[in-house]
Amino acid sequence: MDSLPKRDANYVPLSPITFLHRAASVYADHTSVVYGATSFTWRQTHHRCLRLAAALQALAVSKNDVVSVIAPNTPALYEMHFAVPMAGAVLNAINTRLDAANVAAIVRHAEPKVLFVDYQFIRVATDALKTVMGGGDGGGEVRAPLPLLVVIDDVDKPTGARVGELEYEQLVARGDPARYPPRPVEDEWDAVALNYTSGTTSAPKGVVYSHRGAYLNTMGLLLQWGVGHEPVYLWSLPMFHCNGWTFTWGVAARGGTNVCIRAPTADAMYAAFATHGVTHMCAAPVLFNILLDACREPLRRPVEVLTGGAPPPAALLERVERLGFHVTHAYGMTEATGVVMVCEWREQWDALPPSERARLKARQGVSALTLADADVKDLKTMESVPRDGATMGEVVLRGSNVMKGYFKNPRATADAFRDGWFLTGDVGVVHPDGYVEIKDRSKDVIISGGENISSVEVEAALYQHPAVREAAVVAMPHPHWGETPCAFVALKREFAGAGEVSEQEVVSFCRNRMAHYMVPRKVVFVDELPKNSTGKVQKLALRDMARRLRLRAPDKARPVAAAPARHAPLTQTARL
Ligand SMILES: Nc1ncnc2c1ncn2[C@@H]1O[C@H](COP(=O)(O)OP(=O)(O)OP(=O)(O)O)[C@@H](O)[C@H]1O
Repeated sequence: MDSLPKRDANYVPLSPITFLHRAASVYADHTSVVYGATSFTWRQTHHRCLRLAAALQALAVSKNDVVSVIAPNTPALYEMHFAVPMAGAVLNAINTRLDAANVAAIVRHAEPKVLFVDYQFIRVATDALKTVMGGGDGGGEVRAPLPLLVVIDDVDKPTGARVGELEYEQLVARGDPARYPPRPVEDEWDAVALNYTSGTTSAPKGVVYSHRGAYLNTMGLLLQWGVGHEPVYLWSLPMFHCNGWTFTWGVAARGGTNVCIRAPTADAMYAAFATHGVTHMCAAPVLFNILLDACREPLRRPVEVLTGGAPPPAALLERVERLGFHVTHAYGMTEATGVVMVCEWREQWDALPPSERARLKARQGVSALTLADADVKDLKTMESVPRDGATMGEVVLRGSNVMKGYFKNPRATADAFRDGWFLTGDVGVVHPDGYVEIKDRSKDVIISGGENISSVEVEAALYQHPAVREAAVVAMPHPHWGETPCAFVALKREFAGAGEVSEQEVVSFCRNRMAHYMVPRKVVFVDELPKNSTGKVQKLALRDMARRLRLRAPDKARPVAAAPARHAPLTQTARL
């Protein structure tokens, strides 16, 4: 058996680039990308990518060079997901919601050879480069070499905006694939993308993906979500977020149509449903409120939605499904090449009432097909927690979806792995049916009188209140209990300002739905919750606010021992 060697014919490095070559052959005349009045076929997209890859090589971009881009969901950003690795380089799609100082920090760290910038982001890019040049943000004495700046004008309605000497379409036009053919992937472990974490819990870190990880994650997710051939995929999720949870590559794999919109406004999304017959989209739960607020009648044809990025409260899932969105819930993180668990739907759940179905769907689910294993462990012993739906531990992962490591950060890389597992920093339980439910990020768990309170659980109850649009619960200092839950609540428009919902009412609502020690002692009404650049609630900012708040009435002490322990003590709390 061992004498049969690997050959070029039977051992080809796994790479998502192969999806584009195949799409150009199988779906050549099918629409690949639509953006405003502009559209391309897969044959055209393939040619454009070959040309751009050639142009990059002509600019001396070579293996492992970083090519950065700041752009919304446009054809250019889509094409770069293939063209940059075809040149052997590593794509770094930068979050468009970052300010110049944060972009400068990434440029300084990633040291890209080329920086592509969409015409609407010229200001932030040039300010960032000035900072890098002058070290003006106090970010360190090392001055990174400046990248070549290439502006991406609007392909549909060119504006003429320019910075530097090069423009994207010129570069595509002058690329010569005969002279510079795509650089073959030598090793599937080679880097394909560099994505910075959103910095919700700590300073952003550069996560490196391999061709192999990107390929396998894409394949697994397509299968698990049940994406058939030629889907019409709406780009409501930013492509910069884990390469659009790998659907940048995935839509090519299925010969689908990418419907690109610059921003996921209600108008743009509903227009896309009506005009293009969208079949699939991804959406963080924060987008559901935008869809709900603008929807006047149920959709004419159902849209498959993959949600994740933050816990979707069951009540919100129920509301959005009533409109004709069919939701699949997934869990993931930058370090795991996007989605790494899916709440796989079981037929026997179909017959359950909607609220029960939503409750089951709000769980994060089972491991991605291409992952070797996912588990919840007590980090002290590295033993798996029992499948009782109550004992909390840390979610750990093992498999090809897990990142290569953090770029230029060996210490953080070493800390992220233990005993053959990647540690997610998320706290969860395993239900008797093997489905994992995330209870919190370890840094967000509230410890009251020695007991762990899952902020996600309290939020899920708050979302059941008919007036609540958004809710976030964080720890607030308490003289007796150490910490106690504090709720920040944004009301639906029809309730806001009407004075109809009082703090007392929300507290009573919670008291009827959860153990009393979990009930928020303070409810703060806000217009909107503060969110970070990927739409996640900024709990750090809320914790700061909660720290400054005072409880209105002295809280009657209850003996610590009187409260039954719902959960086993968390090992993670030591990390707080
Ligand atoms: N379906 C989900 N349910 C609950 N939480 C989720 C879900 N999907 C993602 N998350 C949360 O999002 C986290 C991953 O977020 P991401 O990788 O985008 O950046 P970040 O973790 O916010 O940034 P940083 O690591 O810098 O704080 C997960 O670890 C988890 O806490």
